[in-house]
Amino acid sequence: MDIIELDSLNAYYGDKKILNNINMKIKKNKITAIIGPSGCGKSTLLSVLNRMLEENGGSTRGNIAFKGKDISSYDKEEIRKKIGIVFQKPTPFPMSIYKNLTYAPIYYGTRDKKKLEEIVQDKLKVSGLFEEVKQDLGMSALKLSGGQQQRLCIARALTVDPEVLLLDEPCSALDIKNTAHIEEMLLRLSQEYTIIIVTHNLSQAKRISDYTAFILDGELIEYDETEKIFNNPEDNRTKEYIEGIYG
Ligand SMILES: Nc1ncnc2c1ncn2[C@@H]1O[C@H](COP(=O)(O)OP(=O)(O)OP(=O)(O)O)[C@@H](O)[C@H]1O
Repeated sequence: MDIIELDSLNAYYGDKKILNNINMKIKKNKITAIIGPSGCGKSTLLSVLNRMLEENGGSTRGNIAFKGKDISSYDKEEIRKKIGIVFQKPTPFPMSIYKNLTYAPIYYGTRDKKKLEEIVQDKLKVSGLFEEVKQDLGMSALKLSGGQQQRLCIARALTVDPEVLLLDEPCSALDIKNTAHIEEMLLRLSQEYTIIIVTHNLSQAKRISDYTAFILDGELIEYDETEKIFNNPEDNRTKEYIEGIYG
């Protein structure tokens, strides 16, 4: 099933066209990787999906549907809940681990202490952090390592039960071990969530994604099963990119 559909999508910053006529269907509960050289429009594409582009001063033309309904017909807050985003640099709130994870549920009205504790435990478990931090949930999240902070940020994004998780180069500031932790986590999460990940790391796209989209200069050059993109791309530009000729 397709959870997101882009139909003739164009995205602009001012008069400058950043994305050109993108047609794309994102499969539910799969991992889709977005690859392409620096500046080609990958982050812009993510920001279109949760309507952040408008806030950054951009605009779009064309259609974006989430679960068959135009994205602009949803309340903006509802979209942010359903489509979470995690950025390259871990951004824990300067408060305890516990408060990082209860912040959004409390904002959305959960008051029951037991329920909040359940959310904290559950999300720490899916993020693989529980064993590492369970002794001291009152500790400042800023004292965690970079990799732990990033896992916490993913766990935090999950506390409002999104359906889609957007990740913008979530591992680029992390070492191999922490990257492996995040990748394992994403593979686990893809059973329950739709994941769209922007990555510069082609081996990462190959390792974890089901589908890969290759973007060049704002155009979607090729979008297919990851195995096909990496083993037998249709377009010569895709082939050149994955062979490391440019980007
Ligand atoms: N807030 C903004 N205002 C104006 N132009 C912007 C803004 N954000 C991005 N751009 C421009 O949009 C184009 C695409 O940028 P984007 O960040 O989407 O690319 P990217 O593929 O994610 O790059 P990278 O891999 O380097 O992160 C670039 O030319 C960039 O300068």
